[in-house]
Amino acid sequence: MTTIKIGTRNSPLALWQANEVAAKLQAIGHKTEIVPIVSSGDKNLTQPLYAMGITGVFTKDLDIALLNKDIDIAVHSLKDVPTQLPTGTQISAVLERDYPQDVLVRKTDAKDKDLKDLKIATSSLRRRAFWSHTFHNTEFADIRGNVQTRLKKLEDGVADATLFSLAGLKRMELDIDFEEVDFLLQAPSQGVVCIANRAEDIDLTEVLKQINHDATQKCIHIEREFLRTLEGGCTAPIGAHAEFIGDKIRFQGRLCSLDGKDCINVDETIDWNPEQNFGAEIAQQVLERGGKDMMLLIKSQIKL
Ligand SMILES: NCc1[nH]cc(CCC(=O)O)c1CC(=O)O
Repeated sequence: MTTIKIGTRNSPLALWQANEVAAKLQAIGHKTEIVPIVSSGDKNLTQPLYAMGITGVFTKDLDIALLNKDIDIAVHSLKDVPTQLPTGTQISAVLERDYPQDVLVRKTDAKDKDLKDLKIATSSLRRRAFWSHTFHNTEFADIRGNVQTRLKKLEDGVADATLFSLAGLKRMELDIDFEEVDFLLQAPSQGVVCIANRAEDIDLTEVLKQINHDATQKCIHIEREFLRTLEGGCTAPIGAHAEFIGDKIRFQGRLCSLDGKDCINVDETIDWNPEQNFGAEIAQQVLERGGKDMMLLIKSQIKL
């Protein structure tokens, strides 16, 4: 049997995710090899993502390696994968989502401050806008890099606190205090590891389907269709979360202006119906409720 070459970025988080996929493939009898690929997202840490003017900054180099056949599969954090996939590639499996939410981590000497008084280090448009919606006069600082780098920058004094995906923190097994921030709806497909491969590799696609987590896949389908329909290729403050509650799916979605002042929210519980593109339908409603103008304004403000 041939060995499956698993392409990954070489950050600690990405390697953890690639090893998780390797373990799942080995458990069903396949040989694997981890192939770390250096991505431009690692090298260009001086600018916020939106200012780099490109989508897929974290995934671009793995996409190239996949299409070059240097690797057989690419393991990504799905929230970093643009809704428009490179031609000839597909997402054939997702792993079960463990932690969907964002959490707050404070600098040691900012433990007693009120949430409203915290200076927050985050370069995410979504986190800034959603945080500002709740706490109007918040000051922000830019911060880039992996989880470990960001924690170091926080203790160095860049701000009082920062926001992380809990999935990322848990995977790094860092023993640090965090607070739940329920008002901060997470990014579409946050906390989900996905596996991309070449569409022409039919046998490998069948193998990957065996490790796919069906309920997670249904939820991220809705979240990503919501994102795809809203964004039109533009990075914006968009949150989405779908989860099974019994045999129903609860979907929460949010689009905010960059300053967080205007927000459109949706919260609906539905039956799963493979014939219905629920994510796209609900996004269409958001667009009609003023979302279209909001997206045009956001696009002009971040000058893509
Ligand atoms: N954009 C960076 C990124 N991409 C994926 C994760 C963590 C894993 C995940 O949430 O899926 C993170 C870190 C973070 O947002 O704190």
